[in-house]
Amino acid sequence: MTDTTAPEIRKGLAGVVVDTTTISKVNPETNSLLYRGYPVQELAAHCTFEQVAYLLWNGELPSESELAAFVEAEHSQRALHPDVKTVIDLLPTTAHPMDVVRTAVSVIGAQDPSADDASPSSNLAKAVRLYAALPAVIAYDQRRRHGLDAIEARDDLSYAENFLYVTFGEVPDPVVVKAFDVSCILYAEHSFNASTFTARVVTSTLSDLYSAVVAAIGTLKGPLHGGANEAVMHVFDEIGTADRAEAWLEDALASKRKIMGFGHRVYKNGDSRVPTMKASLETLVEYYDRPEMLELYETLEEAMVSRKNIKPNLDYPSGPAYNLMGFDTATFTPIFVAARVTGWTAHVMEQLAANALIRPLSAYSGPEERHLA
Ligand SMILES: CC(=O)SCCNC(=O)CCNC(=O)[C@H](O)C(C)(C)COP(=O)(O)OP(=O)(O)OC[C@H]1O[C@@H](n2cnc3c(N)ncnc32)[C@H](O)[C@@H]1OP(=O)(O)O
Ligand SMILES: O=C([O-])CC(=O)C(=O)O
Repeated sequence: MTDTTAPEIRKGLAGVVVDTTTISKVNPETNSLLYRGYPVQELAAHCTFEQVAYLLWNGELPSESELAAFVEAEHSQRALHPDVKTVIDLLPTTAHPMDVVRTAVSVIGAQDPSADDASPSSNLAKAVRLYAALPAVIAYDQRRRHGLDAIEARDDLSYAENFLYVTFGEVPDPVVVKAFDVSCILYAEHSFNASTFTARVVTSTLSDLYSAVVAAIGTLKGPLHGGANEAVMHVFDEIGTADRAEAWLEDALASKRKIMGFGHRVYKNGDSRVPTMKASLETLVEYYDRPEMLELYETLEEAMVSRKNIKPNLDYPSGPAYNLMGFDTATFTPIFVAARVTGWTAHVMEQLAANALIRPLSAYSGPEERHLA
């Protein structure tokens, strides 16, 4: 007999609305994404990542003087702190870069005497500190894996230019800088995704912002979430060339593999950010003269749509784009961290402003009560 008193269980919280947010609106019906009301495509076309970060935290785009003050604060905190470098050097170069970034955020948090000050001004300062500090951490970790030293940040460069400069030792062509900046804008925020929700759960216990970001990094690492941009590149490497894509897909689906970079919990008819990132990928393919990358991309996409009617998510174009820029595959998800730290910390502040402990219920399905004797 069916138990009519049994609670409805929504596995994975699918379709459950747990709170309101003013930060972004994901609308799968119209395939749109708004940051504080602005379509992300317009922001990607007309703004820099610096302006978008400011918007996410403050609710409005900055005036010229507000932007100048914000950029100054970011520039002054770009350097790789010697203690952070020392701790990174203690980690094996075989450590996953996501583990290195997670550890670096822990160190930065432990160094901060106001880590537990949850006032909005202190939390905003912490958010800007992490946003400013992460490029140097991520770049240094990639460089040390190649036996290279850290490069000192330059404060005459934009966020994107400096990120690429401290990674590769030179500022690339503006086409590459723009594609990187666009990827950061698109990755910055996406409502109650798993890592942001994690940050909100941690914050809801009145823990500190750094702890929320450390936990969010752990959540983003998984291949069903941010780890997919790295996994997409492994798929491309495994397939090799476009002519092998269809056969590869048949085998992968037959063995019940999830195809990385495809599908989404909220968008069921395509990810609103993909056309913008794909356009950036196309500019990179042209700039680096690598048409075979786009051929593989499109062949696998067409095969997946015709076999399963499942469309790509943002990680699908981002993976090959970062590959063309010269990033190690293992660095892709840390770049997602650098961008998403803006959204995560905006949510930390929003959660605190109207906090309720996040603590759902479960339906017990273990043994009936029993006793030792
Ligand atoms: C920036 C981001 O984090 S975007 C997400 C990045 N993650 C990935 O790209 C990983 C690959 N994708 C997936 O695993 C899924 O699409 C997820 C986790 C993103 C979304 O999953 P859910 O909303 O839980 O959908 P769910 O897994 O139930 O999929 C529904 C059906 O589509 C299938 N499906 C969904 N995505 C895929 C995929 N990528 N490859 C193969 N089949 C898929 C499922 O097997 C399932 O089929 P079934 O009904 O026959 O069992
Ligand atoms: O919204 C999600 O579930 C995952 C995602 O696309 C993101 O975090 O950018």
